[in-house]
Amino acid sequence: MTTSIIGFPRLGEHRELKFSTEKYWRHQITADQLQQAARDLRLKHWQLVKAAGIDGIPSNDFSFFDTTLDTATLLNIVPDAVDALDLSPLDRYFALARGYQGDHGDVKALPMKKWFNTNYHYLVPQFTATTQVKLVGSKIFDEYQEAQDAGIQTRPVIVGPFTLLSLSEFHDCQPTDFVTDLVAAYQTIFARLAAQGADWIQLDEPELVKDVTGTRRELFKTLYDQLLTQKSGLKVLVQTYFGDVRDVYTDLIHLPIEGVGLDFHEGRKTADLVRSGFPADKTLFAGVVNGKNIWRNHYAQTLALLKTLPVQRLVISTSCSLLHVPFTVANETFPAPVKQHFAFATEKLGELTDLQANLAGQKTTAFAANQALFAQPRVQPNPKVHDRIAHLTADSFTRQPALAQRAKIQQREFQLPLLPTTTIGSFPQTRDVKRTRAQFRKHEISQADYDHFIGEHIKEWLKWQEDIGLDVLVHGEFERNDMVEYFGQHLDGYLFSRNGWVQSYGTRGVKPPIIWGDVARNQPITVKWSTFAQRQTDKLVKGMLTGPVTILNWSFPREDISQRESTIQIALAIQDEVLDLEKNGIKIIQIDEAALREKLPLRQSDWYSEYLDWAVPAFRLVHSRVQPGTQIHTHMCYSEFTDIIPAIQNLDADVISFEASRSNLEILDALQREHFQLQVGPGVYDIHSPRIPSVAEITTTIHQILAKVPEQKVWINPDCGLKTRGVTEAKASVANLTAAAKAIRAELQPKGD
Ligand SMILES: CN1c2c(nc(N)[nH]c2=O)NC[C@@H]1CNc1ccc(C(=O)N[C@@H](CCC(=O)N[C@@H](CCC(=O)N[C@@H](CCC(=O)O)C(=O)O)C(=O)O)C(=O)O)cc1
Ligand SMILES: N[C@@H](CCS)C(=O)O
Ligand SMILES: [Zn+2]
Repeated sequence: MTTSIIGFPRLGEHRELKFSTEKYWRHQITADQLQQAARDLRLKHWQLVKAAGIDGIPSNDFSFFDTTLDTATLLNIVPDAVDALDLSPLDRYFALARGYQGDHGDVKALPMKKWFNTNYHYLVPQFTATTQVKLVGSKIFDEYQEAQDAGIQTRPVIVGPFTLLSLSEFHDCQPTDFVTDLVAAYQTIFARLAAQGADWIQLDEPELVKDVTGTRRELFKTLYDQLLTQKSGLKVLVQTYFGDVRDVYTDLIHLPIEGVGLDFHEGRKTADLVRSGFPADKTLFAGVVNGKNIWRNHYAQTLALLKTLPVQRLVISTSCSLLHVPFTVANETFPAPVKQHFAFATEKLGELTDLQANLAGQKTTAFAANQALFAQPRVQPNPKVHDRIAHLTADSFTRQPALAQRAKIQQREFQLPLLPTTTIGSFPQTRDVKRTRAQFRKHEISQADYDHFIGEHIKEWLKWQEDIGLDVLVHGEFERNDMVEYFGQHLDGYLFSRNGWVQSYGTRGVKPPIIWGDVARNQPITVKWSTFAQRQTDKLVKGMLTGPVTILNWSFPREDISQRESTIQIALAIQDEVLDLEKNGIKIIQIDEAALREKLPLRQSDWYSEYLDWAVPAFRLVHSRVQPGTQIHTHMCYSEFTDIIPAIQNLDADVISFEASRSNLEILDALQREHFQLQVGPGVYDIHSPRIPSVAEITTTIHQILAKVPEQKVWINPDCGLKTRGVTEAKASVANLTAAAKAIRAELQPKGD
């Protein structure tokens, strides 16, 4: 029995990869210097995992941006327009990830989507009829060699062919067109790795935990039947995570492969599947240490589970890559009684070896300490929170009057023009803003100095919004480090780390706050800056809140109470904030539910019963008590909600804005089909890229929207907040947006009006 991990965080203990990459983008270091920084990090991580005593060490889990993009570039799945830019391989790679606008041309970035039910994003490979899948890159071989040269035998990891095809988009072609070439390319990879001395390869196939029936199951079987006809000498591990593989368990365990990786945390049926039988000649990589949350593993429970499995060859592993948790608890300053409850990536390595020792019959002190940790209740309930929840009734979740009536009242009061323009909330978090906040955090500047700084920024950006003619203004969220962490820091029941960074996309990270106990609000959170902003202008300023489902989903949740219960607690706290904003004269309040779609269960049969049946009411609870004249907006930066439009409608907000430009406005057809009633602001340009959309480009997009949505219902806004953008590009882009909206408004309004 041995130990293994699926992948390790790649940004670095102190986010070294982020800082080096961003320096390269700013032309402050060379490509060679960036490559050296990446090599240093990879080596440090392999050595750390090896020193911890882990047997199965992955390689090629490193990436400059995303491993799905790495796989696409390795296999020549690159749009012609990007190839034609004539850039170095590294710059071409970044052009795919971020778009490119410069001397070599102008291309958009690849679409970016959520990686299954996580807050990590992958880039969506684009297949066209002319795509020629073949092995053209060398990253996987280079990184294997690099580790081998350092004396470390690794197991190269690559996105498996079924997941790759399932996550990609196809234009004038279909997945089956590429099976033969794809299989040949993977076989070449196997052969080359075997020749280099590798003994295992890990094919990541999280798609297998979704519904895999009908043609999807056929595709999976075809790919693996063909792939495995040729023996390379490599042992193959098919690694799944984020759920159980109930639809294909039998297919999977009968494949001619050596290892099967299963998730025992999110895979509700995994244990039962394995108990129904597991072949003696295969190795089970049992994902028993939770790769997604930061709580210590309950050793006694895990060992009890492992002992029930009828498996002869066992590897103790994590439930998914450790990419989704921070690097180490060691740099945190939590008091010891608190800290002992946490295991970040590095500490999880120790958990794997502790479990291994105990399963081998050793009575370790770590096991005794773990038993003691779980013997005591961790927190006491907050009676006020429980009392409030006990008194909720059906009315607590229902806003009056109905949507159409509210819309009339609000339009009478606000007198907004056709196609009202707005932004999603945040403006650039410049180095100046971040540095000043860091100084405040370290007590190098006073509260008064910090407030003055934030106030001046708000005033400056309000003036700019007025100058370019936006209709509904925002204060810019300059006082916030992050839309979830900021709320966590202002709510009872939360803890937050100093350095608990987790990659969200590319070089961007988040520090998810930790829900430690019952959540409640003990003072207003956003009223100060929202009312400050409203006092500076006669135009409407939107209040800006994060919704309960998003706060829950982007925090590390408790495991001792249900997520539903935690979310209702958060909803009541945010309801208090909504009512305080309203009381203080804020007429439009946006409650962001950016993560609502992301946590939709991966299996369709679970969508409502396991999630939407409580997530939607939680949102309704937040705004159910506002006046009819208060307009509630919501925002989702992930638009793949075509299949759950009734649930989105049922949120009963007045206006919704969402990410749409990177996904070709596909959602609009569905909104039309489903007779969507809310006013909508489909994002008219992609904010994840530094390129500036022209007025003509935005005008075309608005025309596409108007072809599908009645003009009285359309708002014009970017895809998401502008916090990641530079000042110049943000201002130029939004100015183009308002210019495009005004031009179209003039076209729509009858002459003489
Ligand atoms: C909208 N999105 C969000 C998601 N998840 C969230 N939790 N929040 C989101 O907004 N998921 C989906 C999308 C896209 N995701 C992201 C994720 C992250 C960013 C982003 O801009 N991240 C920043 C870090 C933001 C932050 O926490 N800033 C802090 C700390 C800043 C910092 O690094 N300070 C330095 C000192 C700086 C100096 O001296 O110059 C330090 O502490 O050492 C803050 O501002 O206070 C990132 O850089 O990765 C965007 C979209
Ligand atoms: N109000 C937030 C939403 C991001 S999803 C922002 O603008 O950054
Ligand atoms: Zn967003």
